[in-house]
Amino acid sequence: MSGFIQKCGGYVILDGGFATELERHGADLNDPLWSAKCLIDSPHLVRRVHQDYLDAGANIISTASYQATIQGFEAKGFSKEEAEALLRKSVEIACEAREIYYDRCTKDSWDFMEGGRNLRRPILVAASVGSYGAYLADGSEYSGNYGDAVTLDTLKEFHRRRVQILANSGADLIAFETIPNKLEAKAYAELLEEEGIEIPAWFSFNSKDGTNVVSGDPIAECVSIADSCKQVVAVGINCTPPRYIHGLITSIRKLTSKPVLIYPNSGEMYDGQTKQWVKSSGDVSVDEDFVTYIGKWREAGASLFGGCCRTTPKTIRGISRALSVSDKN
Ligand SMILES: C[S+](C)CC[C@H](N)C(=O)O
Ligand SMILES: N[C@@H](CCS)C(=O)O
Ligand SMILES: [Zn+2]
Repeated sequence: MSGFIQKCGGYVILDGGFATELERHGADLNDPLWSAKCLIDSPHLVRRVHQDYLDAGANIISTASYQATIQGFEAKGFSKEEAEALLRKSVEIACEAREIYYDRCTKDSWDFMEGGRNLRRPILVAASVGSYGAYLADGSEYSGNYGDAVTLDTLKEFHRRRVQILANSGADLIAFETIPNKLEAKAYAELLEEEGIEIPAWFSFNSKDGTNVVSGDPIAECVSIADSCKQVVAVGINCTPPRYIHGLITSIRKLTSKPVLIYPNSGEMYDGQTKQWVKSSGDVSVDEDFVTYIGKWREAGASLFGGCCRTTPKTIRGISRALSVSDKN
């Protein structure tokens, strides 16, 4: 990852809310599969959203597989083989979007010159893996409370085949995201090891207090699992209110020398019952214009920057601009 960061000019731009942008294009995600539903009924929108984020300047785009699981597709009546094909399709669509983008850059290079940075810039495809809580489709990736019946083995068996498929799908890396507790981080680390997964991965946790991950497990214990796993090439925080990001970067930097990634959400809270985002009561001043904090977050030691739920290509353009300004200062 350090080589890739260098190739990108010292920092990497991620994409923004994937599902958010699908909804902006008219997708209805009120479904247990959430954004993964579009792999079945509107793959053209999935490709479109990837293109929107590439146009906004992303160096890494993440696939529509956050809530795509074999178990979830089977519950919809798909066979195991069809479910596996849908997982692969999430990566194929992102790779296609990258190809289309590169073709357009080559044909129309003049329009795509923006300080030289946009022209044939390095782009990776990250296969998104959402947590077990995402599959439950009740917002429990924001509590990390799976109950005592869910053990390390339950989680490993739940994710095993999906991780194998995504690792061999042509993706450049696996993005384990919105990891709500230590148990799931451990399950992922053991799976990467046991399955001999050859592509790199990042581990990204979510927090609602700036000190612990959402389950209450200390961030230090979670980062330490990521730090000891050799396949993990970056560690960070996503889908977390912007107001907690600065402190979390500082803490993570003390715990690992791996690159730190951050892609906060808008600061709103997700209500898993109504499937709606609601305004939060915290310090909204940081949340509302988080792009203005990007330079500070870079100074604090983060090197990969993007947005999560309720952020859009406009956010990513803002991040890109803020980083190029911080570069000149
Ligand atoms: C990242 S959350 C907003 C994804 C949706 C959630 N797992 C649900 O199905 O309600
Ligand atoms: N990357 C996910 C959200 C993670 S919380 C998506 O937007 O599909
Ligand atoms: Zn999110």
